[in-house]
Amino acid sequence: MGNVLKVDSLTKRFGDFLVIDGWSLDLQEGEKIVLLGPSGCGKTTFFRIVSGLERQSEGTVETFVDKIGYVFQEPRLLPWRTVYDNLKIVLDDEKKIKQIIGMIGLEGFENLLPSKLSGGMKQRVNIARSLLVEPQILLMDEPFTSLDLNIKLSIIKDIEKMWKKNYFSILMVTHDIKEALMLGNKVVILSQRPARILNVFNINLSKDEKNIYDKRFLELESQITKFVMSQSEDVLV
Ligand SMILES: Nc1ncnc2c1ncn2[C@@H]1O[C@H](COP(=O)(O)OP(=O)(O)OP(=O)(O)O)[C@@H](O)[C@H]1O
Repeated sequence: MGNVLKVDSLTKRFGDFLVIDGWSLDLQEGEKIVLLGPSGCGKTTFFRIVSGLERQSEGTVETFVDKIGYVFQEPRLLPWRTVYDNLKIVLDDEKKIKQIIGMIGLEGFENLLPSKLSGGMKQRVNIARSLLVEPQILLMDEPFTSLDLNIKLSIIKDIEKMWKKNYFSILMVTHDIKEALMLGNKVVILSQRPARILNVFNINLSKDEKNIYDKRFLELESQITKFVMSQSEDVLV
């Protein structure tokens, strides 16, 4: 298993304003890392640096792959195009589009315009669009924030199906511990701005334990919540 991303002592300032303070982390092939941090701690800035849209102040970020997919918080679909056509503009390959539509729960919605879709369905299209080009790294910037718990859990299960098929690496940011535990192999806890990496939890939950009522799931959720609360006077969740 090789590294797909290596971040070493990454620091980002906007003028004198320190946002990211010395982050180091490695993302391995097939690994799913979730960064858990409060609003405004620099998560989007980090993704912009990884994608090459922003330059770091100090430290290094190396990517060892050429295809990086990006799922934004808000689905950015073309409103005048159907679900199918929103996918087709990314990759004009009917077989692959049909396959992904099946895997990510969009069957029967292919010919609808985005305005006819619920928030959850729009986000499914958004994710399908990023996965269609088979990225080696998928960056997800709080993709489930405005969705109900049952919908986000169902989308995470579908992403897991895609992950089993293509074994890409995932880096997701969120402020929701349940989401982090459902998706991640590793949960990295970030502090308030200037954001530092405070702790890394390895998540070794089996398929059955990835269930919000499961005893081990609840134990880990409680352990991470306690850690986060002990680090900050502000409530994160
Ligand atoms: N181009 C910029 N110039 C100056 N300050 C910036 C710039 N981009 C971001 N910032 C500041 O850096 C901080 C981190 O922003 P960023 O968008 O990365 O946070 P975030 O963790 O993604 O926030 P949220 O969860 O609210 O989306 C914020 O205080 C923001 O105002």
